[in-house]
Amino acid sequence: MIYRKIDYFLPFVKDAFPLEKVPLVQCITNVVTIESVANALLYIDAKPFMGDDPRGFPEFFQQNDSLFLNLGHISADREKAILSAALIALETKTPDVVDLVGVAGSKYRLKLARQLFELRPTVIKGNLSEMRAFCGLTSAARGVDVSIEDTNESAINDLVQAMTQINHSHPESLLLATGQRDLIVSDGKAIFLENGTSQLDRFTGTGDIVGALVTALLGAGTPALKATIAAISYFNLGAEKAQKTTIGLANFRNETLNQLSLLMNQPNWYGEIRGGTL
Ligand SMILES: Nc1ncnc2c1ncn2[C@@H]1O[C@H](COP(=O)(O)OP(=O)(O)O)[C@@H](O)[C@H]1O
Ligand SMILES: Cc1ncsc1CCOP(=O)(O)O
Ligand SMILES: [Mg+2]
Repeated sequence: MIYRKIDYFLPFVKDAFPLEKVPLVQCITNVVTIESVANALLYIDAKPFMGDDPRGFPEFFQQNDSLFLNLGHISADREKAILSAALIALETKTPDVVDLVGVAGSKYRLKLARQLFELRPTVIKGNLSEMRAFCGLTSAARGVDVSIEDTNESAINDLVQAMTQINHSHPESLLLATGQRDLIVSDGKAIFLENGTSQLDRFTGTGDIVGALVTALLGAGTPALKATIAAISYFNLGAEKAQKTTIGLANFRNETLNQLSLLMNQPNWYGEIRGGTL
């Protein structure tokens, strides 16, 4: 693990915000956090569209700039809708992000995730526990959150190795695993990021929001690696700022979301990025 100075990250973050254009981001996402995801997109000056009915897809895909597919809330119908949207995304070259919510404890989600991966999403992401399950490693997850057992040094090393192998056979897709340390594997390169605060584990939708922010950056024309590093850093540095000025989780949540619209006005918002290469 080699820590890198800010110069290493500058090309990925310097001009990422404000977005170059206002992307229309189509989201098929879970009902738990759908409103937070829509508002987070609006706060960074993207446009959300929660269009999940396949009858609308021919029209939606003429308008959208990118697609967010989140497995957090699945039914037989939604599974069909997600697969059909992923197929159209492939055909129309619409950049898309698959969020592996819940795959660690749900075989049918894992099967769907593998089917979606064959449709070459631009980015596939989950928390460390979900990404372990996706990579075929044992996962200690219960439900949709990271399990502490999946975050120690040796678990992280195993995961990076597994992600690198998968990236080798599927080079079109960037892999992202989130948690206290975020892992990114793309084009055979492995990068880690370490910003954020432990309170991010204590409000729902943080992973979904990061997934939607990556999708918005892709929709604005940002390449996958830059979109991923910029989205995570922007969200986590905003959360670090929120932590300094708030007491209580509800206020922290509110201020973290608030920072999505504010942080980009600070010219050197990325100055405190911590991370490096693996
Ligand atoms: N303990 C932590 N310390 C710092 N940042 C964290 C921590 N847990 C999560 N994050 C950050 O919160 C965001 C969501 O990650 P995570 O909680 O892993 O996703 P999910 O909500 O899907 O489980 C990421 O940007 C990640 O870096
Ligand atoms: C609690 C819950 N249950 C099903 S989806 C969901 C939200 C998950 O959000 P995140 O992946 O951002 O933690
Ligand atoms: Mg998640």
